[in-house]
Amino acid sequence: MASSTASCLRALSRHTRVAQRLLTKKSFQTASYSLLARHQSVTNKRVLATRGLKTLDFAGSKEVVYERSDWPLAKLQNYFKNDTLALIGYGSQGHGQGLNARDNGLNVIIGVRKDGESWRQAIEDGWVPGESLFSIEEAIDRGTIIMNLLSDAAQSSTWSHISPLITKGKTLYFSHGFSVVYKDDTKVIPPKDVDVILVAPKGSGRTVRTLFKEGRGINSSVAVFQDVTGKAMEKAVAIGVAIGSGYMYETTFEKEVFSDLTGERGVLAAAIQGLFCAQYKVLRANGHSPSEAFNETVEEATQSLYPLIGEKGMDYMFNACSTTARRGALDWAPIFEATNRPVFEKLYESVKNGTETRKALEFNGRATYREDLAKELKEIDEQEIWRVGKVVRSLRPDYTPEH
Ligand SMILES: NC(=O)C1=CN([C@@H]2O[C@H](COP(=O)(O)OP(=O)(O)OC[C@H]3O[C@@H](n4cnc5c(N)ncnc54)[C@H](OP(=O)(O)O)[C@@H]3O)[C@@H](O)[C@H]2O)C=CC1
Ligand SMILES: CC(=O)[C@](C)(O)C(=O)O
Ligand SMILES: [Mg+2]
Ligand SMILES: [Mg+2]
Repeated sequence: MASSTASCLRALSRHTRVAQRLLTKKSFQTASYSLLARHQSVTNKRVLATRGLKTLDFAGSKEVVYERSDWPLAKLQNYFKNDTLALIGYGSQGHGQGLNARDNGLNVIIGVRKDGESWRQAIEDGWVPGESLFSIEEAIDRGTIIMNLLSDAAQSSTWSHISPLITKGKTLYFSHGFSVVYKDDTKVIPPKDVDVILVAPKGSGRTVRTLFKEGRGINSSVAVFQDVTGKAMEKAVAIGVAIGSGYMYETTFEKEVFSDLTGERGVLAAAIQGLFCAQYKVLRANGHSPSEAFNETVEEATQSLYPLIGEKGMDYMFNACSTTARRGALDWAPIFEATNRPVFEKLYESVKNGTETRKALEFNGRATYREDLAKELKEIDEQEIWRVGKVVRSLRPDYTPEH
């Protein structure tokens, strides 16, 4: 063990030296930096795997993690050689997960309602009607692993129709705990004789795809709701790798949906829009120009400071700011936390008691769900802050016109 660890460390320094030599050539600089990072991360991982460290310490809590490196492509393809992955639904996740699994060499088919928007998009992405693109019913019939990626509302409204098609021997997969956990509202009760598993990418389906194409991976959670074969967790992890996950952490269906609904209604999407608007409006009300208010609120956040948090953490971002900013950030962070914590408590309760679920089911279950959402999203697009944003983005030296 000690000698193999030592040999991995030797390999790390060898890779590092090679990459550093390349760095001296200016034209290779960017490519070489990523080469260096890739060699280092591969070699570091090998050290971990050699030690058999799959239970990691997350700031004092021990958690089991599953990594892509344990599933080389040949092993993955062999594992699924007798399977057909039938992806039902082709929204953001259907697109990302389906294309990644297809690129990984697995047998993937898509099932969506014929002649809808998703049918059109699937054809655009190279799925062929009658070969790899079918009606929902036919795809379920042909599939062994049924990946239910319809909208959460559609999972509920179609359930009575599709559940008899999910017969013994098939596997039922979700990317959200929603349908199964809120069964009193959704009426989704899986058949007793199939494995029921979940892999929930912690990011947009668009990023599931772009990270995969860059050779990177989205972090996902993984869970088992029902294990009939005794192989449910192994299968879930393998599918997680197939769809492009980098690493997976364990959860339950309930924990996944409670945290997911809280996150998207909180910091990930709703809270950030609320905070941006509040600050922008105060600056504007005090006579600041749109340029100043937008740059000081959104542009600097997304283009300069937030990427630093992603790279190396909050203290790194604070440290990259002036001592004046650091003093103010340290003083004001606890005030924002105290003010917002009760809002997050209220939000979590609204998730837990099913209020958020019932709203989503009612709204997105309407025949006009696409137009209704588009209308409200247009109102956001028309807010002064986001109209200003368009002009600011157009002034970036690397600007290319938006869609
Ligand atoms: N968006 C994301 O990035 C993430 C989503 N998830 C989860 O993944 C799952 C899929 O979400 P997402 O990819 O966003 O998809 P959407 O919520 O955007 O749903 C789109 C799909 O649902 C279909 N659909 C909607 N209504 C009906 C209906 N009445 N009958 C048949 N099909 C219908 C659409 O088909 P059509 O075009 O024909 O209307 C389309 O294929 C959900 O469980 C979601 O919570 C998990 C992680 C992140
Ligand atoms: C992208 C994601 O994970 C979300 C925000 O939870 C979702 O789209 O449902
Ligand atoms: Mg999510
Ligand atoms: Mg979500």
